[in-house]
Amino acid sequence: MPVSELIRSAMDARKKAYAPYSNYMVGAAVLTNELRIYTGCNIENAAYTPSICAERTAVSKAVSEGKRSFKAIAVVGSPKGELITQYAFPCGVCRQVLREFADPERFFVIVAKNEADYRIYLLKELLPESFGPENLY
Ligand SMILES: O=c1ccn([C@H]2C[C@H](O)[C@@H](CO)O2)c(=O)[nH]1
Ligand SMILES: [Zn+2]
Repeated sequence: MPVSELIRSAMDARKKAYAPYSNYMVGAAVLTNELRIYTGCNIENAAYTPSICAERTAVSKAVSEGKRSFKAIAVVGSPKGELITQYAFPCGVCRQVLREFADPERFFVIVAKNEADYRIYLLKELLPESFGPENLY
């Protein structure tokens, strides 16, 4: 898995974040089973609740282009103009959206400060005992 490329893609996407209300810039890069990368940033809104996270932007771009099988996602976040000094974990809503298209025991969530400083989790660790498509029978 090209971890450093995925992290670099998330860092590039973070630069595009539209976050005038929180000032917190997030970038994400999702890797498809075919080894294609789709990136996303958070996009806030004056009405606040329509805001979307970087992870869901990336997943939406991939799914809307016909990709539904993913291996991993890299996420980076920090306030505008500041270095990335903390790991940015996907929020609960994004974990659930990732769950829709991922096997929790095989999908990796990579949170990074830079290409050399990152942690890797299985989605199952971040969203245990999850509810997914298989539960609707
Ligand atoms: O994992 C996360 C957590 C937060 N945000 C965004 C939402 C909002 O625009 C800003 C502050 O919560 O960061 C993300 O994009 N991904
Ligand atoms: Zn989120």
